[in-house]
Amino acid sequence: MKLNNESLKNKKQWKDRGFELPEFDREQMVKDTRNTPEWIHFGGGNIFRAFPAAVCQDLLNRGIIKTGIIVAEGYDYEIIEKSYKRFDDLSVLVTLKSDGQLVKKVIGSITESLCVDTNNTKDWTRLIDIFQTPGLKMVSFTITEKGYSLVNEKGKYLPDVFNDFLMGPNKAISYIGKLTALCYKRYLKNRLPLTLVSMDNCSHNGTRLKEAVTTFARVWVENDLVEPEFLFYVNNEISYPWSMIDKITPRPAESVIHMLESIGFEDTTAVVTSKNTYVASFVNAEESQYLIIEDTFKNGRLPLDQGGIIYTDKETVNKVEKMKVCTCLNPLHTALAIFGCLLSYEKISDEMKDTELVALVEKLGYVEGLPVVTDPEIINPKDFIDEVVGVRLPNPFMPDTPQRIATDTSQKLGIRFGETMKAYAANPQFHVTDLTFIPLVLAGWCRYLMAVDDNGNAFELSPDPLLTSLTPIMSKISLGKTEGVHNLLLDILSNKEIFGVNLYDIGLGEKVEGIFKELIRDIGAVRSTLRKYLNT
Ligand SMILES: NC(=O)c1ccc[n+]([C@@H]2O[C@H](COP(=O)([O-])OP(=O)(O)OC[C@H]3O[C@@H](n4cnc5c(N)ncnc54)[C@H](O)[C@@H]3O)[C@@H](O)[C@H]2O)c1
Ligand SMILES: O=P(O)(O)OC[C@@H](O)[C@@H](O)[C@H](O)[C@H](O)CO
Repeated sequence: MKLNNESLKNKKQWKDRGFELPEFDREQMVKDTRNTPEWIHFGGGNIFRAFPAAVCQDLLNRGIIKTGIIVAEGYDYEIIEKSYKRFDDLSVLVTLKSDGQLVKKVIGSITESLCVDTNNTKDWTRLIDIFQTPGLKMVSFTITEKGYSLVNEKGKYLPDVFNDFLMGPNKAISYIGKLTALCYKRYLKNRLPLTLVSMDNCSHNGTRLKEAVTTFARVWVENDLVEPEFLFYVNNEISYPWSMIDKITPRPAESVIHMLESIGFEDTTAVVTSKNTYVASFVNAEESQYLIIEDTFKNGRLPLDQGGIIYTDKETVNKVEKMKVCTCLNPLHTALAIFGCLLSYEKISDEMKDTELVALVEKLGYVEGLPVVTDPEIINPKDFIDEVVGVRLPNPFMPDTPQRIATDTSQKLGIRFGETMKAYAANPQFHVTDLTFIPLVLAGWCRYLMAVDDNGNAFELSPDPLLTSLTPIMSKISLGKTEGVHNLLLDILSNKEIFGVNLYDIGLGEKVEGIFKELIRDIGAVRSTLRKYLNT
């Protein structure tokens, strides 16, 4: 049984094997979306297919909306070929419930898949056409935190960005350059408003996106490449709501491949693209999901609230995001990623059987995080963290790995831990130097960067843009030798870009150094240091 339009005509074979199918007339829906697109999504990775695309399908099934989603990929074009076109833009969503139930759905809400590439005339022309459609309501994004950055780690514009600043919208090659060029096409055609919604895990994601797009518009105006009114347009006619998205979506997993193969599904090959995206015909994810979006839509709003997505004000999004990204979920994830790699784990749920690691996430969440969380009211923080620690992370059916979560850790520490450290430093009721478990994780990250596990064996670090500058420093340190640690760690621990704060300025630099020295004392020192600090 293959995943394509032809095979779906035989509904019985799918239903007999327990798959839920699209319940709408997909051919008609594809036509309607082609003529009057309302939603285009940038970043065709796993979370998009597991969450927004599934919500869209639900609304189509219930007749609440009539159009689907066009997916656009501007970074890793292999994704389009290998996980969309090959399967007629269909995908399978496998939901792994914590009681062991598997729900299998064929998702048919995606109508077209396009490469955002100015050299691909066919797709680029179609993208211009979509951006110029008056009824386009939402452009959404899951392009990782790196996707919004115009500069490298030294604060210098990336070469593609610099090129686009000089060349203007028609020849853009950088991600945000291409996006801004498409907005410019809309401006030229009808100046109608639009809404760009970042759904990435970065704080104030809408502002990140706005800053990136308006920087392009401003520089193009300064370089006489576009009219000055375009800058006004991107600032005033386009809105960039903040959002918080939450659904643990691991990479396509072997266990799910076996399950699908055992029921006769043939299209199970999972590939890693040359840009390191893990793709397959299917995605696997947990059941829990939250998507909260600031309600500042400029050109009408899709009724996603009827599919469980919450529209609310900016302040509430801010509170929910801080709760999830800075305190109740992502910091715990990063702690499990770092120590999971050091202690040779390959599954998050296995880590949640480890006494020290369970104690660590509980201390990070309940003891150090929760006191500085402002209750967003639409979700109770204590209930949220209870679900994370008690149900979501230990779900044995979720094939999530510390190695996936360890990807780009240098980009995430500032938001995942820096905000809490800042909150402690700013509040006279707290003493930032009382923090122990956050410094333990930060020291653990430095230990992780040595790429040697707690048994003394080398392991492969997950991709991270700062590895090229950090690993040469950490390779000068070896187990059992603590002299020179201060000088080597000084540049790293004082880097505000990484931690959101200079750790020495707030009084935590020396503490992190001290714990790091304990972690490198010998083989087994990671485990013994965890035991010491967690009193286990
Ligand atoms: N997977 C999850 O559990 C999860 C949950 C909530 C939020 N998110 C957010 O969604 C993002 C994507 O997650 P995913 O599971 O889809 O990952 P994925 O690896 O499956 O897909 C990554 C997507 O980002 C694009 N991308 C990667 N680097 C880029 C760059 N430098 N510039 C532009 N685009 C780039 C890829 O082309 C791809 O479309 C995460 O970084 C996170 O911010 C993920
Ligand atoms: O997606 P990232 O790379 O920002 O972080 C890895 C995980 O912590 C993250 O994907 C979580 O699974 C997600 O934030 C849960 O909603």
